[in-house]
Amino acid sequence: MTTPHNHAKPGDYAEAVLLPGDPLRAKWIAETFFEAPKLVNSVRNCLGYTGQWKGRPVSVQASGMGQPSLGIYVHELITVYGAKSLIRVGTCGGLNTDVKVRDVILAQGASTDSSIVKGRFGPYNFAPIADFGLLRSAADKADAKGLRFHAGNMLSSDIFYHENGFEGYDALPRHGVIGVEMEAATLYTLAARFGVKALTICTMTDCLITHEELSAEDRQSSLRDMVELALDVAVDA
Ligand SMILES: O=P(O)(O)O[C@H]1O[C@H](CO)[C@@H](O)[C@H]1O
Ligand SMILES: O=c1cc[nH]c(=O)[nH]1
Repeated sequence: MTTPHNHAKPGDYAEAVLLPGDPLRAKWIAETFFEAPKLVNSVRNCLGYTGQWKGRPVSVQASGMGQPSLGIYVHELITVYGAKSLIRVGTCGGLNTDVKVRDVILAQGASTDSSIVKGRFGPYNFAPIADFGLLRSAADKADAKGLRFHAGNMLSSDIFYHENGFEGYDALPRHGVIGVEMEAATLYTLAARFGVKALTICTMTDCLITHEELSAEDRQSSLRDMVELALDVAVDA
């Protein structure tokens, strides 16, 4: 085993890696979109695959849920496996009624309640941001594909079941935060720390204001556009 969480060998991952939270989404992405997918990691069933998209190498590695879990996989992908472009492909909740279920959010920045990010910066409030080149590429490609998308500030929360529901997010929606997920801030912070590129792309699956949500069956199919967009961005990075 190369790390406690990954038995892939150095060289098994491409430089561009997609990061879904869900291991079964990683399997679905590899089996649905990759040419010649090869399983490279199955430790803890947190699956990782390498293959090709449009003839170019790409990998997918499940991150698990939350910043502690994503932090482990991303740290190892960068420092052990040489990942250079990391693109999270996630689901998120909506904090703004202009964002409709199935819309794609490009997380330009990632606000957070996590002590994992705060703890690194002493008195400073670090602003975790996406790589501008990946963000621009994703916005251009989403435009060309005619996707409904929004670029803006995401919340990466350590809490899924907020005690006070939408009200628990307090001033954030009033300051332009449009969605909530659980990983982007640590992805962006680690990418900054190690000088690599990162972007988070999410599909909005449940609106915390209107309570509109995608059914479990609709989720997978509604993620196709986001995954194809992320793959196009990844292999161009
Ligand atoms: O669908 P994924 O990528 O797992 O992302 C979202 O879904 C999980 C919570 O249900 C968290 O990981 C959150 O960030
Ligand atoms: O983290 C998440 C993901 C989807 N929906 C939410 O409300 N939160």
